Amino acid sequence: MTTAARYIPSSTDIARLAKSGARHKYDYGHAVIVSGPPGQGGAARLAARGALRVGAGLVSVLCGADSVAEHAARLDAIMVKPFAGGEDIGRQLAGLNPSALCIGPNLGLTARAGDLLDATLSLPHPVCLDADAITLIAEREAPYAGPFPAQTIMTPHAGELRRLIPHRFDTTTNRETLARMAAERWGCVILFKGVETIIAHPDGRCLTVASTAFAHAAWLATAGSGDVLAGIITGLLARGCDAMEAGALGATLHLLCAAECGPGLIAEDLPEALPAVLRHLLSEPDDGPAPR
Ligand SMILES: NC(=O)C1=CN([C@@H]2O[C@H](COP(=O)(O)OP(=O)(O)OC[C@H]3O[C@@H](n4cnc5c(N)ncnc54)[C@H](O)[C@@H]3O)[C@@H](O)[C@H]2O)[C@@H](O)CC1
Ligand SMILES: Nc1ncnc2c1ncn2[C@@H]1O[C@H](COP(=O)(O)OP(=O)(O)O)[C@@H](O)[C@H]1O
Repeated sequence: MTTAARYIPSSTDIARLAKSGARHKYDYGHAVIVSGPPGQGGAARLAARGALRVGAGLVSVLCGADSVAEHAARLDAIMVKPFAGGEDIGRQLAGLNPSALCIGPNLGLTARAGDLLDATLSLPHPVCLDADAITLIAEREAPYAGPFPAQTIMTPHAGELRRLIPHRFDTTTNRETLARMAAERWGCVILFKGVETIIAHPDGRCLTVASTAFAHAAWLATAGSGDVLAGIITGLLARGCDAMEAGALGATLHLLCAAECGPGLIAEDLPEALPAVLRHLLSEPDDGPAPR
């Protein structure tokens, strides 16, 4: 049975995306994206770009010292922050003063990745758990004891959701029911990705974002598009949205970016489509720069 409400952003939701007046970058939050190992940082960069384009005031990629050259060669506005070996990673993360964190895109499934995940979850900050972070949480020998930070959102695709609730997944076919079960099991917001994206809260709230309402949504079936979504959600968390709002609004913006890009889109295009999407949503004239 489907009881979730179809999410349509309200004027208040859209107004949250604006930047105006005398506020400065720190007022829009600091999104920190935890990177995977050297040579595998592309997914973190895609997420970072999504977070920056959706309006986080600052975005940093946290990486090992051996990944700095790779990231620095590809990032300008996004800061590259190496963590020092030997020092407590949680303290180093806290020292960055994050407003929200994202961990998982191409993080890997190594012991080192597990340490980074533990350090991230030791902080109270809002966090988006994607990709390998979800797999680690689901499949580690010592199950995660939780609770997660208050504003935690996990963003599984079907393969990852199966790992989170394996027994339920094999006996239940309704996607909304599965998302609700995972939210209840893990005690955090679950954003179950797919043609219909379902955002379920452990308190029973549930929203859907149907891609059928958006042109060219099927072009999101491309490597890295989920990494961009994780970044958009993290940027919204950094800007002060709660996990449910960030998920629903983030999924909607992601689909609007696909509609804006059209056929041929690749993941790199999605963050670059956000200015046009935001301009339309915020109803600014797009016929050239305003007169001085
Ligand atoms: N540019 C990059 O660096 C990219 C890195 N990526 C990273 O690659 C790692 C593996 O990601 P994968 O997404 O391949 O995950 P996994 O390798 O963890 O899971 C894929 C498995 O799940 C199954 N599955 C079932 N339903 C699925 C669905 N709806 N969507 C996807 N798979 C489904 C697939 O058949 C496959 O067996 C992650 O760390 C991810 O972040 C990918 O995001 C692609 C882009
Ligand atoms: N056929 C489709 N129609 C609509 N959206 C899709 C379709 N295929 C994938 N998506 C969306 O694209 C994204 C893919 O994310 P994910 O599977 O994590 O990919 P990746 O790991 O490569 O980044 C999700 O947001 C999903 O909802």
